[in-house]
Amino acid sequence: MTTPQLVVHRDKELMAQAAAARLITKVVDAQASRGSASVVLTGGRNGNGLLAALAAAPARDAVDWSRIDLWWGDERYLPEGDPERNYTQAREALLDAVPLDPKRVHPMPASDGPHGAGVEAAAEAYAAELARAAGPENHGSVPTFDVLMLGVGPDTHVASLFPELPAVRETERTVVGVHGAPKPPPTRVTLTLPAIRSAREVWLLAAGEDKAQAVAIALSGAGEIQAPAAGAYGRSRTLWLLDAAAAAQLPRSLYPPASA
Ligand SMILES: O=C(O)[C@H](O)[C@@H](O)[C@H](O)[C@H](O)COP(=O)(O)O
Repeated sequence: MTTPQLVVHRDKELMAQAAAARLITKVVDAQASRGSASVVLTGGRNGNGLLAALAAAPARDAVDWSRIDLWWGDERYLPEGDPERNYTQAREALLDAVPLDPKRVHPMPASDGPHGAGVEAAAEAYAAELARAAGPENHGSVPTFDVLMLGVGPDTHVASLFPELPAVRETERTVVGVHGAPKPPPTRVTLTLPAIRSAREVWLLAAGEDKAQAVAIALSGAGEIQAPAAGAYGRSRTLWLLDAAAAAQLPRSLYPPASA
């Protein structure tokens, strides 16, 4: 388990812009050293805010958009094109503005796709797609993600792993279906904690005073079943990207020294 590093920015706009710049650098470095990059996107206001900041970033096209694999941490199980789908919102925020290789963009299945109402079948299909992309060094489950991003809910959920629900307890499968999610819509597809923890780096994004309690709980030793964000960590780095409002309830000892 990697000890969480915290970076606190003045406000959510600066947090999104700084995180976007950080992602550009991470992707450019990965492409320079390995020829491609693998990134897992997250839904929600902070996740989409980062993508929109990236779309407007001066250094945006330092990224070779044809050599990046995009995956999702979770998806609302809705019809293709539904405005509430994370994939739809990511396309609007960034993806439609950059020259991606469509074969390297991996949205989670839609509810009107081949799997129909069976969200479990959709989850199994995505797990199989991840396994196909995994190299021998990945023990055949998921590819090595360079960066896996997660928004943090006010109840400390990440992806569609909600406190005390079955999905956060999953220890074997990499992708599962979710029913009865407290954040609408109720049916979702999500990576599990084992899949999240296979990433090199996990970045958690939290801005706004409505996240301050969740941030403090997740970083103060809570268990991952009660506080899923506490179980989200990367193999070589776990980074919490916050604004001052979301960091406001952190114990002073956890607040990084040179912060906004
Ligand atoms: O499908 C979703 O809703 C997201 O993947 C979810 O995990 C989101 O990231 C958090 O709920 C934070 O959302 P906000 O950034 O909008 O608070």
